[in-house]
Amino acid sequence: MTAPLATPAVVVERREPAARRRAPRLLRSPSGTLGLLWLLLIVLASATARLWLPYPTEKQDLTAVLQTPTAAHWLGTDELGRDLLSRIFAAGAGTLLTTSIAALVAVGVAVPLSLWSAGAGPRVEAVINRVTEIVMSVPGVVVMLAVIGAFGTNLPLVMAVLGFLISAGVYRVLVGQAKSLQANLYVDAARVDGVRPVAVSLRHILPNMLTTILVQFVLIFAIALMIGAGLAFIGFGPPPPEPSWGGLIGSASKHVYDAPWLMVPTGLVLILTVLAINAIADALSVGADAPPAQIALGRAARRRRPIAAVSPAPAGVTGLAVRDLAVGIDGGTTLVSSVSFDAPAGRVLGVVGESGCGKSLTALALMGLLPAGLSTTAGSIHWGGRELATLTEQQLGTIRGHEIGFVGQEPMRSLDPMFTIGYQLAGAVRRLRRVPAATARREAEALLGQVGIADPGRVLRSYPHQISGGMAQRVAIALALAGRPALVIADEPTTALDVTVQAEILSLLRSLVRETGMSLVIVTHDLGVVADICDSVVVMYAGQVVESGTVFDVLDDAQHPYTMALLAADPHAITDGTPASRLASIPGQVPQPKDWPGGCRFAARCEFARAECHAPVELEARSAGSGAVRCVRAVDLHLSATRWTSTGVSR
Ligand SMILES: Nc1ncnc2c1ncn2[C@@H]1O[C@H](COP(=O)(O)OP(=O)(O)OP(=O)(O)O)[C@@H](O)[C@H]1O
Repeated sequence: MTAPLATPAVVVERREPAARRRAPRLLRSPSGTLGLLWLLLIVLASATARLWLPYPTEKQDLTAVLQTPTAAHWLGTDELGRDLLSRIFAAGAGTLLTTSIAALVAVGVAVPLSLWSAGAGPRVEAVINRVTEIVMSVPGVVVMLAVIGAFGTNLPLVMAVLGFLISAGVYRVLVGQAKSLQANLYVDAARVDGVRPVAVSLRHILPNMLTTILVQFVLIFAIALMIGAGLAFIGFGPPPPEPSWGGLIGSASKHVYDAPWLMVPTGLVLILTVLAINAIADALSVGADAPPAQIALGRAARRRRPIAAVSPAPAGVTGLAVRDLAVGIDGGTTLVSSVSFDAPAGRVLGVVGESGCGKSLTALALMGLLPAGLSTTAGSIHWGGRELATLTEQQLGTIRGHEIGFVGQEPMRSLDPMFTIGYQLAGAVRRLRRVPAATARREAEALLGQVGIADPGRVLRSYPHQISGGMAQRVAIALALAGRPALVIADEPTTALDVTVQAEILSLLRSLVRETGMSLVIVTHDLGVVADICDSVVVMYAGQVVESGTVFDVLDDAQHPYTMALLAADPHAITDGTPASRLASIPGQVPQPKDWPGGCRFAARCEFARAECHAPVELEARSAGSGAVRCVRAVDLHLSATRWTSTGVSR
């Protein structure tokens, strides 16, 4: 068994903020940089054209018609002897401005719709999807020609209509990203902190979509530029003599045989501008994917179906009391059943088991944060005089963050990469404690001190990527403490950390429990963690509790073969005073819920299994010490002091 850990020293972060010193993504691409330079040149030259144009745009010189470049006319002249350079750049501002209407409308419609759709649940999403499908099926050219027929060649209006038609496609791109962002842990953390759905969308979803929005904007701009030029080419552009790029190409096309040069300058400017925009979009889109989605929480929680029948609150339990909790797929398989435990104030409860045993689902069910498609199907969760299993999402919202804090497995995913630690932590304090901004900032600094961070000022100013994993987990714990909860649920809080940092975080959690008197439920697959910081333990296997009791009783005198096997397979465990020469192993793996047998679920892997193990087995009081065990052979194995011996891995 691992030795108790010392209280952690205050940690000083030394990691360099390398990523923030890198050049912006656009400038890291040579083609993107060239594209940006060309676009800036065109925009600047067009915007300031009136100041530097060599000739008025309508000035005709019938002695110099259809000229190729000369010293007087650098890009040549048209059929009326008008200077091409002047006409191209005089047309630039109008062409670019009109084009941007399409991009603005497309993005302006698609962004709010995608945020709404991603956050509002499947019904709203289905309605919006159907409407956008209808818009996408409308023939855009016909609609634009109809608008021109009805309102004349009003290019801004035509571009607005084009933007609206394109918005349906942009919506389809954005809604996918918005949904995957909604599934991130930091979004769940914000919900747990009581942030309203609109604010979650604006603070956590929108900023992470900005690159995609920008890419879509420039791509639509390029498409609209070509469509606008095409319309002007066929005569639906600004009325003559006002120049436009499409109109200039249209006029040049009439002289394609006698003065082919006339097509070149405007055509080149148009093509290079479209290429530049595409290069910018390409450069921006490299690596701009949304962070990988985590388990989809939150939205499912809003649709949670509070269970009807619950057991009465157990007498004499002050903290969390869970009785016969069951979680299942809606209308299908039960994934976790009959889970019961207490987590009294000032105590630490460990929920332990291999991957797939139902630990995380149990933890998420406690907070009403089960993934979409799963719900609590039976049992009760008594907390602070209330039955959490029957509360609505709104009622749970007043408890999560305030009374119950949550620490996830991967701290980096609990932190929004777009905002500083200070912004996120102070924001959580402000929302949860309803204090002014200055107080929240001071509290945030104090919280960082409480979780052992030596230079809170600097960490508050840092972005998540500028701090190490261990530091991020301390910040995640500080976030969970922001509302001064009386219960913290930590789902494998040390899994993603290296061994030394794991020890520091465990020690920190233990000292926080001691100092604040809160209850802690810690989910882990590591009995060493249980031995280090827990007072009591629940061992889970294949969705059931197989053994429970105080840590001393269960680890010192394991009565379920699965607990014995976990102990024998733990490299830190010394079961008989001397380390064994070989580590034990557990053959096979945890069965999938569909393969659970009717009898003991561990029987197929158990070296002590007999015929009687294939009949259903209930939890019974342990024959010695506190707690319960689910094994028909428990007494028999206990009396014969049997140990798990199956080996496989050398120590
Ligand atoms: N969203 C889901 N839909 C269907 N089955 C699920 C879902 N989430 C989990 N399960 C199943 O429920 C069982 C318990 O999963 P759970 O994530 O609680 O296990 P765990 O012990 O926490 O494992 P880990 O340590 O890997 O997180 C597993 O068999 C898993 O495949």
